[in-house]
Amino acid sequence: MTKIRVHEYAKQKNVSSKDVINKLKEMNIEVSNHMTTLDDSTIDKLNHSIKPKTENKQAAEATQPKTQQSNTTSSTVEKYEEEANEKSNTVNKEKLKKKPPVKPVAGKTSPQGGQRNNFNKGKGNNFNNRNKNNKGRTQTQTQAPVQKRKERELPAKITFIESLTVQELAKKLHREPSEIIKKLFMLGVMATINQTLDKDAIELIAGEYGVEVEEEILVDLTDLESLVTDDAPENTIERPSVVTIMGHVDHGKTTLLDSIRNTKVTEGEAGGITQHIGAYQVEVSGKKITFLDTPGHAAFTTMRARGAQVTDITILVVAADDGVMPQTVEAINHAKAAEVPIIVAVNKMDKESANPDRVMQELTEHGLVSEAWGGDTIFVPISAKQGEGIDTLLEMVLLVGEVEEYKANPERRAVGTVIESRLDKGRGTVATLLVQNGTLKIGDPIVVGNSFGRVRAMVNDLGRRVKEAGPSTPVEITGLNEVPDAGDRFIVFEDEKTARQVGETRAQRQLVSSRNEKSVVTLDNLFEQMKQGEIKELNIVLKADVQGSAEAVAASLQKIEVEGAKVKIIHSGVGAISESDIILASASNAIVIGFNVRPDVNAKRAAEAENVDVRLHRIIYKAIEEIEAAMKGMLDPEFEEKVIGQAEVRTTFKVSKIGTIAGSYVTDGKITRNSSVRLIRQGIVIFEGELDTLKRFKDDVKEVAQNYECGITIKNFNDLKEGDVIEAYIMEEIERK
Ligand SMILES: Nc1nc2c(ncn2[C@@H]2O[C@H](COP(=O)(O)OP(=O)(O)OP(=O)(O)O)[C@@H](O)[C@H]2O)c(=O)[nH]1
Repeated sequence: MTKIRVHEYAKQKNVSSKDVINKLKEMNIEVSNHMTTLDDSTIDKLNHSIKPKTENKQAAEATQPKTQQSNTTSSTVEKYEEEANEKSNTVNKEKLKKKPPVKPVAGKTSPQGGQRNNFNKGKGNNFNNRNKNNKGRTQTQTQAPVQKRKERELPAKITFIESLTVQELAKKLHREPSEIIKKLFMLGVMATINQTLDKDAIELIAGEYGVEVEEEILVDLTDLESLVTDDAPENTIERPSVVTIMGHVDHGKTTLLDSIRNTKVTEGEAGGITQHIGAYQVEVSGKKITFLDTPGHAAFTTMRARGAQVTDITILVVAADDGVMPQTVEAINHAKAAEVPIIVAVNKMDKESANPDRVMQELTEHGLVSEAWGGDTIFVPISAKQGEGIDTLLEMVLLVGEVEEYKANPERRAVGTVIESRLDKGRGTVATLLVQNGTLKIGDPIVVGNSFGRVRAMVNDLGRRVKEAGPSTPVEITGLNEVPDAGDRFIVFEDEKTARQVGETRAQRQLVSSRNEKSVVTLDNLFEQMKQGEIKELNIVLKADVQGSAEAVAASLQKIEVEGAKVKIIHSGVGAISESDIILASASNAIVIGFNVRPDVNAKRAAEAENVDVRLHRIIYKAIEEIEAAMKGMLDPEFEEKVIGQAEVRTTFKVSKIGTIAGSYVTDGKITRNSSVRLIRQGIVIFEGELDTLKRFKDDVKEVAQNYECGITIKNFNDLKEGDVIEAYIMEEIERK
């Protein structure tokens, strides 16, 4: 085994250790420094990518792993490797000169000039290494007059996404796959028609034909964050600062917000009736400041938890008569974590017991040192109640804003964050958006969190209709298909179709991912969850045997209202309860009601796995009663139906006096003599009643277990058919939780 260190290798090759280390990094081989020892395989790889600066054949050979040195011509690949090792750069260049001119490959990411050198990079798989090894050989081989047959013209350019198979590449190049395979073989790669070629390989092969290659990079439109591009500095202008007021309970956050709003908003806006939309803007010395109107750090934290950083500056309100309290400290920590500058408003200065020095002292312990004491935190004494010090406070906000230079580009399509949202009876979904960059306009196609729509109407914080909202402006919009959450990001798309697609895909993903998070609703725990305010709507997935009954059950269910909580049918359909019904129910925390239908096998399994409550009924009023009782917390199924088994009807015999005997096979569980049965045909309940006789051969038996055959007759029912499923169930007493 040849063991040498990086620097020794570098010396042999007459290159710098740094070059060797960089090369290794390109090949994803971790080395800590120039003293790292290299093993044979690494040396081997290096030998193929690092050529000595001067001809130093001996040195190169010295670092060849022994296996290769002693090799003769046992395999094509090794032979090529030898050749490659023996040829110096000069020889290759000469060969290159002899080569017919090759059109440059203007790949998006790597022009052909660089591709050969890069060909070995990173992946370290045999495929790539081999190619690199055979560089010299390739170029000789490809000079051979390849095409004698009439062939379709080569395309000028091909595109690909991520990778192509040999077959796909051949098709794109209008060549036979065998030809591509041959070319790959020349490069030392034994490829099959279905082999996947990476970008480098595609470029190399296409390069052989002089065909340009372009890699198409797919942008995931549903990843809203990834769509937000940076603005060139020359396109940005100053924007208003966005301020959040935080502090301990009763220290005066709301009073301060009101005070700022009352003194500033109405100035120059005669008659403007301020409207609470979750944020407002004031104008100070000709400049605007945006305040988030939700005091406390809950909102701040919620938004941050969702990755939305909306606040630029925090005003920390500390009552001068109370000093630093637990929530003051929490607020400081939140602001610090978000790296948001803090301005301290020492409030209630009008009070006799006010002790601003104490506040300053206490805050010092939390890293907020006032300028007066040599620190860099701005402290402003105020009385929110009497409106004193407010102007100074706002001046300070402007000052911090100027220093921090908050900027945005009003010319781009808007992006921002949801501040508040709700469902309005008359207007539908209403959301307050804070435009953080760009300008939001009426009619803009928009994706907001997992909802989408077009901006139908916009109202500002003064209740006025506006057509546009620039950076740092809060506006209330309507026109979304669903209510988004506070902290959700929004982004305007160029066209409505894309917005819809992105919105729908995001909503779908959300459904799937939320599946496991929520606590599951069952009728048994429904009342508890309603009491705790966790449920205002009982989601139901409804399946019925015919459309008419689905509609009838839905209509009756929707009439149920118990203390403000209502039923919401999120899906209704005809046919057996399927796995996808269960998944939907699970995702939306719904209960499944089957009316004259049963779950199929997969649905049953899914319902168990997902803990979805499936209720099966045959009589409308019983279904209604059950749901209503559950919502009232009066559910009393002391007995619950328990399915004990299923049998499949394989054949039928008609016997006079007895009726139809179903020759059946127990597919699941067991069938007992005393069980009730239901006859299911293609997922639909045909009949429900009692089992009459249960026989094995000629004998009456008490039960028949899974995988056994039996003869079954059902009381008062003879319409048994091959393929029917007989479901046996018993009523079992259940313990109430
Ligand atoms: N004397 C005096 N009282 C004030 C001042 N600012 C607020 N208050 C009073 O302090 C009490 C609490 O004020 P809020 O503005 O409700 O305090 P908050 O921080 O919003 O309280 P929470 O919303 O409960 O967290 C109210 O009774 C206010 O009138 C002030 O500058 N001087």
